[in-house]
Amino acid sequence: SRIKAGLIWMNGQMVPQEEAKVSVLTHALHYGTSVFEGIRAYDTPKGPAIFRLPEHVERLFHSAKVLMMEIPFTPQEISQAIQQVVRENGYKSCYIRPLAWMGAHTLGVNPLPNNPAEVMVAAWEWGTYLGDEAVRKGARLITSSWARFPANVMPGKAKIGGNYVNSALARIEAQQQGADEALLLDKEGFVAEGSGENIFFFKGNTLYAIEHSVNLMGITRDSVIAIARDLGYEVRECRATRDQLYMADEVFMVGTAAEITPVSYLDHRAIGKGVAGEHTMRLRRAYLEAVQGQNLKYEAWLSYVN
Ligand SMILES: Cc1[nH+]cc(COP(=O)(O)O)c(CN[C@@H](CCC(=O)O)C(=O)O)c1O
Repeated sequence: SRIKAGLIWMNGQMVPQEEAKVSVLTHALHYGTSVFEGIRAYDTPKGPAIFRLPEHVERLFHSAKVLMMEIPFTPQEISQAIQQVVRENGYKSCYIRPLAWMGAHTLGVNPLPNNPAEVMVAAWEWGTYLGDEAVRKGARLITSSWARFPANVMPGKAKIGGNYVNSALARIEAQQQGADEALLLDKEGFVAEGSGENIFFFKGNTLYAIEHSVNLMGITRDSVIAIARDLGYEVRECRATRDQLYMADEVFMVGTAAEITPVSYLDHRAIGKGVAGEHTMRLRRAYLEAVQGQNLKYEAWLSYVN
């Protein structure tokens, strides 16, 4: 594997990456019946700290509940495991991937006989998601021909492995068209989210956050709304159409992996001046100060690893 994950926490034990294996008869491998989280740890003046750990662990258990999956560990045990993986690998800043999945007891479509689920936590050092170049130039997005699934088709508030085939198809399409990322609309054609990010846009000094609707309730989105209000911006949650994004002064997308990534083009139309927006870059700086423990106003969001 090209991923250097080192020591992995697996069902309560720390095992080297090459020993962290599952059966090919694993239910989740066949049917996408897994739940996961994307979490980041950042180096801070007081050592590595995990950003908004409780919220991520809570969402992991929410996702499991949606799938009627039994995770045989408490939220506290999972939180401890996450901190242990960062500490024992000696990472300063890294991306952390907890995963719980339906094992290899049966291969009928109904996953429930595979409870209790198996659980692992892996972490690896991961730089800026779309690359520093994309951040400065802003990412180029195209609207995907794949729509975000309606709420009665897939539970988009849960991070379920199977949900990400929708994201994968959109991401393949975008990158094959030379774009950095895909924008997905909902079934009525309103803006939903990116394949792995929530969407914001500025019109003048007002910041608009796309309402939750069918989208994942992003933790970064929640953090950015709080930081923007602290910086004095008016923030509104709204439903928006793709041409509202075309006419916006700035557009950006947020997520644990993506952090705050400016969008400079959507469907080959320049957003504003066709480069990262000024308010966006100001928000990005404030966000990175918060996650790196340089603004102690947000220290409650940090879980120090040591
Ligand atoms: C569909 C989707 N929408 C919004 C977000 C932003 O959520 P949050 O991280 O809580 O702010 C993510 C996170 N995507 C994760 C997985 C990315 C990937 O697998 O690649 C992430 O950003 O870690 C999504 O997958």
